[in-house]
Amino acid sequence: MELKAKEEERINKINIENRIPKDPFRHLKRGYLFMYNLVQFLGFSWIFVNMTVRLFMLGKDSFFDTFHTTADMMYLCQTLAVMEIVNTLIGLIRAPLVPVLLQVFGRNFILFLVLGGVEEMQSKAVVFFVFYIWSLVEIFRYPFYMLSCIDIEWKVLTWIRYSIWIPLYPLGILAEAVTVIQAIPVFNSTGRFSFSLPSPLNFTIPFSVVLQLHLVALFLGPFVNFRHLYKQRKRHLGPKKRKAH
Ligand SMILES: CCCCCCCCCCCCC/C=C/C(=O)SCCNC(=O)CCNC(=O)[C@H](O)C(C)(C)COP(=O)(O)OP(=O)(O)OC[C@H]1O[C@@H](n2cnc3c(N)ncnc32)[C@H](O)[C@@H]1OP(=O)(O)O
Repeated sequence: MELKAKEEERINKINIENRIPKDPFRHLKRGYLFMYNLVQFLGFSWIFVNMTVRLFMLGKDSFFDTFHTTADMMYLCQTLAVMEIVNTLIGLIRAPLVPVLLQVFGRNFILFLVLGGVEEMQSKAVVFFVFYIWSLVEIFRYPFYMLSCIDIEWKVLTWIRYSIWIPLYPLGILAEAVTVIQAIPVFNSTGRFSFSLPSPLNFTIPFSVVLQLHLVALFLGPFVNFRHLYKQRKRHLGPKKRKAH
């Protein structure tokens, strides 16, 4: 009797699926997302492996030229990461916009302006910790997405994707806060990115004001992302809801 009910349920499901118009572009969308995630995975893997090998070979000396050995690849990955905002805006992925905006702009502010803007910041040891934490997270996040594009789930990878952020997000925010604090005197002395208001105001706004505002945002903004990732973690790793009978 139960077997017959299950067979009927399976046939009904197939009938319903056949009535729903399939998105003609679904394979193209999946292919694009798969390739995007693959490129990001390869990019961050290169950064992570490069930094790990140099750490074992050079020890602490590897901290100081992290930027010069990995910045080009990080620039590429973080420039591509802007596509995650587009993917969300056009509905290609079901990710909420605000966490993605905070994530992409938060990182790119540090990478392109704070580190890329002044040479003096690029040999700081803190760059090693920022880049290492960023890449350590991404070498699990992007394979998780990649497999989800082809409807494959490895439970271990899902657990890592939705758990590794718990220690690494606060550590990453701390490393970025140290970077911003170290950058304030550098931008004050160089005057880089300072903004002069036209006459009659004749007033200059130093970039260190933006850095101080970013410091505040660094301690407020991530809570949006923590809450989102916590909800996603519960959804993916929580007890599976029993089907209503
Ligand atoms: C002027 C400048 C001002 C800027 C503002 C300043 C404020 C700064 C505050 C924040 C600062 C952040 C700085 C960053 C620091 C670090 O990264 S430290 C290192 C640790 N970091 C992390 O662990 C975060 C890693 N990043 C993420 O997880 C994401 O970027 C996220 C946006 C935070 C959350 O990801 P999101 O995609 O929203 O959630 P998911 O559950 O992963 O995905 C939702 C669903 O969408 C699917 N999906 C998402 N992306 C893809 C993809 N590329 N391909 C395929 N599918 C994708 C995903 O599978 C989910 O689907 P469902 O499972 O069906 O829900």
